Amino acid sequence: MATHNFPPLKNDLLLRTARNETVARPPCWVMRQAGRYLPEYHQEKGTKDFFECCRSPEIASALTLQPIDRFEGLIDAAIIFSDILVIPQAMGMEVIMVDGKGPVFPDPLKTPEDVQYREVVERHVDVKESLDYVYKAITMTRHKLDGRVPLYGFCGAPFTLLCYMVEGGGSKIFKQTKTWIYKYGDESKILLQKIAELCVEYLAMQVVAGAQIVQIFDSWAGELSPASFREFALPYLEWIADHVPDRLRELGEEVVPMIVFAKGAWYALEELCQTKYDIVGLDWLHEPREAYAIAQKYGKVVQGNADPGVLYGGNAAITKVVQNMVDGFGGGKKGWIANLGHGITPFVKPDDLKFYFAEIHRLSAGS
Ligand SMILES: Cc1c2[nH]c(c1CCC(=O)O)Cc1[nH]c(c(CCC(=O)O)c1C)Cc1[nH]c(c(CCC(=O)O)c1C)Cc1[nH]c(c(C)c1CCC(=O)O)C2
Repeated sequence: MATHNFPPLKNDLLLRTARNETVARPPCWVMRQAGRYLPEYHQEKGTKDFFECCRSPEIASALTLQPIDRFEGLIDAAIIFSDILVIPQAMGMEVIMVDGKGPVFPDPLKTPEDVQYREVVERHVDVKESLDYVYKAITMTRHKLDGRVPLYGFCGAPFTLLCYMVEGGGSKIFKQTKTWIYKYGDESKILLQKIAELCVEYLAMQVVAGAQIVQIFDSWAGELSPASFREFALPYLEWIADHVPDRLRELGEEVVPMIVFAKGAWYALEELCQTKYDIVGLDWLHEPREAYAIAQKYGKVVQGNADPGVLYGGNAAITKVVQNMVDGFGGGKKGWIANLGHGITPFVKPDDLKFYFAEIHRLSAGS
C-alpha cells in the first residue's frame, strides 16, 4: 500500500456519482481538457516536444492543473496530462508527435513474420520502471491539487493501440489494421493480449501513484463491425476490467471506479453494460434518453456525450444540447458524469466551454 499522505478530497461529487449515488448535480469535466484550445497550454509548452512534456512530471502536472484553475468551481475532475501512446513506447516502438499532423511511428509493425513483431510480443516490458515518469506526475499532481477535485488516470485500449502500432499513425481507411485482423487474426490476438496485460499493470500502478478513477480509451472501436468488435476489442476490454481490481487488491490498494469509452461502438452498448466497468463513456451518436435507460437497467453510470462541435455553435446551441442531456440523463442527479462525446477540439474558445459547464450546472439545478 502506498503511503503518500495526500490532502483530503474536498469535492467528491464525481466519485459519488461513479458509485451510482444520488447527487445534487452532475459532475463535469471534458476529455482533452488540458490541450491546445487553452492559450496557457501553448505558453507552458512553448516549443518543447509533446512527449518531452509528458516525461516531465513538473510540466505534465502544470498542464493538468490549467483547466482546474481556469474553470474553478465549475469543473469536478482532473485527468493526468499524458498520452495513450506511452504504452507502445514502453514496448520499444518509437513514436514522435508531429506538429499539425499528430503521432507518427517511423517504423510500424508490418507483418507477423518480421523480427520486429516477435520482439514486440516477446519483449519483457517493465511497466513500473519504463513509465515511472507518469506515476511521478500523478503523485505530484495529487499533492498540487490539494483535494480540489479527484484525478483520472487512463490508458489506450488494446485495439486502438494495435491500430496505431500497425498504421504508424492516424488513418482513414485502416488498411493495415484490417489486414492484420482479417489476415493475421491469431497474431493480432497475441499482440492484443500482450497489450491488455500491460494495460492492467499500468493502470494499477497509476492507482498506486494516486489516480482515483481510471478510463480506457478505445478511440477507434467504431472502425469495427459488431462482430469484429466482439472478437478484437471487447474481450481485451473485458480482460482489463476483470484484472485491474484483482491486481489492486493484491497490491493492498483500494479498488477504483473504471470507465470504458469505446468511441463509435454504439451497437455494443448493452454488451459494454454487461462488463465489469462501472461507467460507460458515450459519444454523440447516442441519444441520451435511450442510452441512459439501457445503462440504468444494468446499474451502470454513463459519461458524455455532447458533440464537441457544438462548442463552435454559440450559446443557444450549447443550451439546447445541454437541456437534451439533462432531460435524457434523468435530470442529472444520478448516473451521469457530464462530459463531451469525445475530446475537446482545437480552436474552441475557452469561454464557450465555460458556458457549457455553467449550463450543465444551471439546467440540472432546476430539475
Ligand atoms: C487517440 C488518442 C491519442 N491520445 C489520447 C487518445 C484517446 C482520446 C481520443 O480519442 O482523443 C488520449 C489523450 N491525449 C492527451 C490526453 C491528456 C489529458 C486530457 O484529456 O486533457 C489524453 C487523455 C493529450 C494530448 N495528446 C495530443 C495532444 C496535442 C499535442 C499538441 O499538439 O500539442 C494533447 C494535448 C496529441 C495526440 N495524441 C493522440 C493523437 C491522435 C494526437 C494528435 C491529434 C490531437 O491533438 O488531437 C493519440
